[in-house]
Amino acid sequence: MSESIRVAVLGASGRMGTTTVRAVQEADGLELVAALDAGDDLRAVTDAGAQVAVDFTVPSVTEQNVHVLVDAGVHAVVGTTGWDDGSLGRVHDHLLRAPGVGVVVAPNFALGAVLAMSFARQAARWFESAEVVELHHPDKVDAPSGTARHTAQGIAAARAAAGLGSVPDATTQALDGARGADVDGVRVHAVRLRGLVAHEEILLGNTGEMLTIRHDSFDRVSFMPGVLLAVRRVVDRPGLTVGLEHLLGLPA
Ligand SMILES: NC(=O)C1=CN([C@@H]2O[C@H](COP(=O)(O)OP(=O)(O)OC[C@H]3O[C@@H](n4cnc5c(N)ncnc54)[C@H](O)[C@@H]3O)[C@@H](O)[C@H]2O)C=CC1
Ligand SMILES: O=C(O)C1=N[C@H](C(=O)O)C[C@H](O)C1
Repeated sequence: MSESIRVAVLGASGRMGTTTVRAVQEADGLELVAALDAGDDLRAVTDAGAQVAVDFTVPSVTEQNVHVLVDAGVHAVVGTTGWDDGSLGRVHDHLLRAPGVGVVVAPNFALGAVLAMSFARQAARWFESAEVVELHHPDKVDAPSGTARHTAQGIAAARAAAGLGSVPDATTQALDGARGADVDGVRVHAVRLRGLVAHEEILLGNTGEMLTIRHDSFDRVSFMPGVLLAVRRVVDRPGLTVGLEHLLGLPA
């Protein structure tokens, strides 16, 4: 029988961290060896012999955590948001000097959300207009969500590959922000509402029709199958992987 994968969780006292700790403890073939939160020394990860660390912390610390983990030869599964081309590029370059170490950064681990993004990329080329609405609990610290940003970037890339121009928009904003954020030419709107968990609507429009792709996470357990999949796969996946779609065999 193969040995269990030894797992550490960073941000273990948070909403996602507590759910992840429970999921790892209950998962076959995984062993929780460290659970750290703010103020704890990251050296506890290596002291505990962790092979994989899962990061659900805050955007301001996640990149630094990953560099420390890579230096220690610990694989990382990262759900924390706030990543951009600059931070991803630095981790990619760091991994070139750490052969065998893998890092998976995924803005969303819910299987339905990953499929929704994939469907949106597939559909994008066929529609003149595209906008993204993300809806979250009001304790979320960042906007737009990492998922909405990834979704909009995917739509924009698919539109560009198909030779589509800008989305039509004759509006002059009377108030800053009225048309949401501009992510590579795709408008992204953020709703914060008590009672919500994590939701996204992708709106695609043509004259006379609209396609709506919607995903709802009603409970944080929805992210756990994706997190556990990434933990199991990252040990054999050196280098940087951005997006769970690559582990699910979906078109990127
Ligand atoms: N990729 C995905 O599927 C998902 C990603 N997220 C993202 O995960 C992140 C965490 O979300 P929540 O759990 O809701 O936030 P939260 O605020 O409940 O938890 C964050 C935790 O990180 C801790 N923390 C802060 N600095 C730390 C440090 N230096 N070392 C260790 N722990 C530290 C905090 O004390 C807190 O316990 C956010 O960026 C969120 O957007 C959330 C849900 C799903
Ligand atoms: O903060 C959250 O809750 C979530 N954050 C991630 C994001 O910003 O995309 C994933 C999911 O939307 C929940």
